[in-house]
Amino acid sequence: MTPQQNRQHQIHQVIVTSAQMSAIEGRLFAAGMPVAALMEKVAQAVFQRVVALYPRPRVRRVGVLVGPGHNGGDALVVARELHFAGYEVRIYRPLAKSKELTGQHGEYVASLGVEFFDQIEPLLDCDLIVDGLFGFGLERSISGELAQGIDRLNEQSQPVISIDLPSGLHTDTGAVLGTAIQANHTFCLGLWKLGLFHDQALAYVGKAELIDFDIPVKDIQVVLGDRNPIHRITSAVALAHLPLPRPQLTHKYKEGHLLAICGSQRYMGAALLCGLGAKASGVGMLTIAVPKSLKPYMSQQLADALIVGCPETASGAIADLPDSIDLSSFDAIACGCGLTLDGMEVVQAVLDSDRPLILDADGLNALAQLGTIPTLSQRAAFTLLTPHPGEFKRLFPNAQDEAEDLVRALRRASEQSGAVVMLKQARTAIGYPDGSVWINPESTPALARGGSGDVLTGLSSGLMAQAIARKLPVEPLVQTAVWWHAQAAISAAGVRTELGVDAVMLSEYLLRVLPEFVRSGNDLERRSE
Ligand SMILES: NC(=O)C1=CN([C@@H]2O[C@H](COP(=O)(O)OP(=O)(O)OC[C@H]3O[C@@H](n4cnc5c(N)ncnc54)[C@H](O)[C@@H]3O)[C@@H](O)[C@H]2O)[C@@H](O)CC1
Ligand SMILES: [K+]
Repeated sequence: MTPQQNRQHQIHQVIVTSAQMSAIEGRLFAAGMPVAALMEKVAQAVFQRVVALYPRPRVRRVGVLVGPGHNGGDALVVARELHFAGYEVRIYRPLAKSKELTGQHGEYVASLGVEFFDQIEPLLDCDLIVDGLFGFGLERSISGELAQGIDRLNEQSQPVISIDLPSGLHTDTGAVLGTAIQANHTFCLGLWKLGLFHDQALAYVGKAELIDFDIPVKDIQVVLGDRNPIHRITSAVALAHLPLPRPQLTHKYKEGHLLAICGSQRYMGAALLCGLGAKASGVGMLTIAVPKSLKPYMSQQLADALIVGCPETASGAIADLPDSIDLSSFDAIACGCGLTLDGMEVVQAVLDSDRPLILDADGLNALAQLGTIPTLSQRAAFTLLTPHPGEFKRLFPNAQDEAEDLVRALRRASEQSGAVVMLKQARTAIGYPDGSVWINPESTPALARGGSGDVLTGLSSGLMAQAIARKLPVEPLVQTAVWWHAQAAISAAGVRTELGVDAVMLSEYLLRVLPEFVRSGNDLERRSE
């Protein structure tokens, strides 16, 4: 990998808060970078992307929204360049006051004959809108005429490009402060801002891309340090931790032995889907414990797994594990998919074991009933919890007040429980007990479908069993699983639409999508040798 590629990999993993971005920016200025020069550099890069995406003559008239701060300054430089490139530019500047540099750019742009308006109406028939009202300096709710102007614009259909982040979103939480611009593209400047990865921001962000402006990596490192970092899960990160290549000299038990405890007469499919996810992970040995009446069905569907039939309750749930199962002989245990609460005893048994454990679905409901923190604090081994937001609230009721602030809620949950917590939502995020948080930036609503979570549990636990057997670090495999699962769904939805990705199909795409990524990753390494 070239130093340039290496830098790209690094900056694409970093997510910053508004305070961190200001501090990094402050270091560049203190080192001698003139503020105006940086604005010019950044805005030129934005201008290039605007023209590439919306060339003339397809787009003729561009409306530029200009706020009082440096986000508005960026927008004015873009406006100036668009004017020189032959676009017809109109500017909406609703607030009279502005920062000095922004004011200077405004004067010059006006001197070129570009028209300025303090009402939104003259911009409504523009072919394209560039939004530079507010960036990471937004500090209070947008209200009054300005809010009405934004709402009016949101009713229109022309494409909108937001500079840095859609104006109106809180930089750190993605919460809408009063109202916010609904963008089609967000050109995030320099480093990824945390707010863009919150579910509540998704409807506003559109397609997000990073505009790199060569922030030195050392300045990022000095400001962020090692404490509580927030990362984006990139393909480079996810691929780096795959248990590939396998050693030449190996055998099935050296590639991980997973026990999945799942299913009930009521939820037979959940057991199968968990099994399919685990199978796709490549785990060396897969044992699946189900209620004994499910054994024929599971054996038929999963010829390569060892299916163990368990004593069963009157309701068709697992009553107990048979004596033939020795929990200590497995590298990892997954428990919970389709179990029903009648299978609670078995959850207690796996919690008591010293094996790395992945709890999902009814496993989590059982844990909430047992008392999350007191139960987990007795575990010595690695525990991964994979709740969706409803389960998360049941497990960690005190994190509920902070539901808007994803990172705080996850950190609190993970630090208190000592478990790794994977919060499954539109943008799934993982909290680790050391305070670090990883967010998956790319996914698809195709995954909003029964059974996708069971596949993910199988995949995560299969990968973890392999890491444990191979004595590789297990924590990063949680990121790999989340990324792989989402990429499979994106790929499947690309072929079959968002309606066509049922959970069985998803498990097939897990296998289809990986070779291409692995090949392109290898190619990248070869090219730079
Ligand atoms: N981080 C960097 O290194 C760079 C940042 N740049 C730009 O600078 C931006 C940040 O600039 P600023 O710190 O000036 O902040 P903004 O441009 O986001 O706006 C802050 C201004 O808006 C006012 N304001 C805040 N909330 C308001 C509200 N609800 N109603 C009315 N006025 C409100 C504030 O008083 C302040 O004057 C970034 O988002 C980016 O676009 C680039 O120019 C250059 C590089
Ligand atoms: K903006």
